[in-house]
Amino acid sequence: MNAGPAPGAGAEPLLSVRDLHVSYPVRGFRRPPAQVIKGVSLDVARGETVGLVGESGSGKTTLGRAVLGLAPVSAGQVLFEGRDIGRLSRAQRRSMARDVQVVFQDPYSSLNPAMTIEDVLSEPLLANGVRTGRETVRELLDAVHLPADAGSRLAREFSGGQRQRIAIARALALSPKLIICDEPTSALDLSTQARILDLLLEIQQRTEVSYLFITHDLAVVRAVSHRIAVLWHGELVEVGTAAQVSDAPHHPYTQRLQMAAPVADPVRQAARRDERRRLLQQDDWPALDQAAP
Ligand SMILES: Nc1ncnc2c1ncn2[C@@H]1O[C@H](COP(=O)(O)OP(=O)(O)OP(=O)(O)O)[C@@H](O)[C@H]1O
Repeated sequence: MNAGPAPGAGAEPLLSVRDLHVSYPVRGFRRPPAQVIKGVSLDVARGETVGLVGESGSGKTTLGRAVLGLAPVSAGQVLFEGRDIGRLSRAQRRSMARDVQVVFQDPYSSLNPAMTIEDVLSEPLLANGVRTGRETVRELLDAVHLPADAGSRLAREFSGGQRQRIAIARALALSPKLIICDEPTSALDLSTQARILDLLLEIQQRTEVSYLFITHDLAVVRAVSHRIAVLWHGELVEVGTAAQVSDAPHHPYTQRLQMAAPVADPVRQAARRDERRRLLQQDDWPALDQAAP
């Protein structure tokens, strides 16, 4: 499984994050705001998957929310198709809300368990004034390899993997240009995870949708991304092709992420444990950790 050839370079990126800063206010008298994203610049081309990887709290979800216009941006810009999303007219904002969709981690809380799948899939269409019917629902179910009769059943009747397929179908309903996938496979077992990643790749080949794929798991982003960006304490410390970042990372933090990723082969796992020990004994580790705010 891999993301296939990288989309052509040179064209205007679909998404361009430029020197972005996001700060959250902190409770307490005269306490300075917490800077969560610090000067991040990142492009996503049409048809490209950029994996955004980092440990819990590194700011991945906040960056995804900033792309949706939902985070308190203190400086910098998010450009979608060349337009600054902070300066969109109401009509442009509505159009962007159709073009950028999200698939969340937890397929149990992201779908209303008491709604029929037909209603789940029709909801975004109706909210955007798009006519819908049984045929549209059937096509969406088909796109995620669920049977047509799933439409009349309730969301609670489906397994985690099936619910994530439904969530993907819902994201596809408005034919988006970009899907932000926020840990979409983290709640699933390994074989279901692989099938969902395959499905996302297949959809991309068919529709040329772009993905910003957020995860803490380097092996998962390696499988689906053209490029990987590594976020550490709100800063991008490494951006490169999926193969370069996951197989030959430059930054010590990425090396640490790579060493933490489990591998199936016990011999490789033991070699990795030794390498991790060696890295942890290096002098620059304390410096790296102290550099964090
Ligand atoms: N609404 C908020 N108000 C204040 N602080 C926030 C808010 N949302 C996130 N943060 C803080 O911003 C930092 C980054 O959080 P974020 O959820 O973006 O990280 P993450 O890398 O996605 O983590 P995880 O993988 O655990 O979801 C954390 O320290 C978090 O506490």
